[in-house]
Amino acid sequence: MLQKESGKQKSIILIGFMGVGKTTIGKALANKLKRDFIDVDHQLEREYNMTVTEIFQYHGEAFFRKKEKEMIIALSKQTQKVISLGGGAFLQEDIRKSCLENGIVLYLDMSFKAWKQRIPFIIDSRPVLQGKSEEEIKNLFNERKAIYINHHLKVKMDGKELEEIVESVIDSLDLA
Ligand SMILES: Nc1ncnc2c1ncn2[C@@H]1O[C@H](COP(=O)(O)OP(=O)(O)O)[C@@H](O)[C@H]1O
Ligand SMILES: O=C(O)C1=C[C@@H](OP(=O)(O)O)[C@@H](O)[C@H](O)C1
Ligand SMILES: [Mg+2]
Repeated sequence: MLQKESGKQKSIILIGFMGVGKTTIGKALANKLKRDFIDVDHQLEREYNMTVTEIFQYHGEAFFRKKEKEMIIALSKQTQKVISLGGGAFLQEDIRKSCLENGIVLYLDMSFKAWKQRIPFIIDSRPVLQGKSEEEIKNLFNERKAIYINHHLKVKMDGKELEEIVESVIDSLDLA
């Protein structure tokens, strides 16, 4: 069926650095579009009955990455969802490939200057950031930026309110 091939059927998959707002914006976007929302980290937390921090502590990062990969590859093939990934997921080639082939990959792009304001709100729940200096975090931010270049759509986040971001995403998705 032609409709199956159309962009309207594809799931919208949010990518970007930790704390840019993938979970928050994904949920708001799903509400507005009346689609199901899936946050991969929350789904893993439910599956293991542990926080992401606890999964890192008790099972290790390699285990988390493996489970994250299995879950995202399966989810990316589903249609008409809004799916927020964890910020490190797109480093895995298999995840990138499956998301770019099957979904509409939306990159939430924020400057480091604006992002720095988020550190106090996220540091306790993001094991990857813990124990790093600001310079180390900035290097990670820039390394990851190079990976997020692989996307279909991008929204610049600096200085925008949540509602404005959701509206601009809906405009550029052209789902009508
Ligand atoms: N548009 C926004 N303006 C201000 N704070 C925000 C905005 N979006 C998210 N936040 C806050 O930033 C933090 C990280 O948001 P979250 O959606 O969890 O990001 P991510 O899923 O990309 O890690 C949370 O404390 C959240 O409340
Ligand atoms: O960037 C990363 O490596 C991670 C990002 C987190 O998700 P958010 O991007 O939603 O914070 C979460 O998956 C885990 O803490 C690892
Ligand atoms: Mg998130």
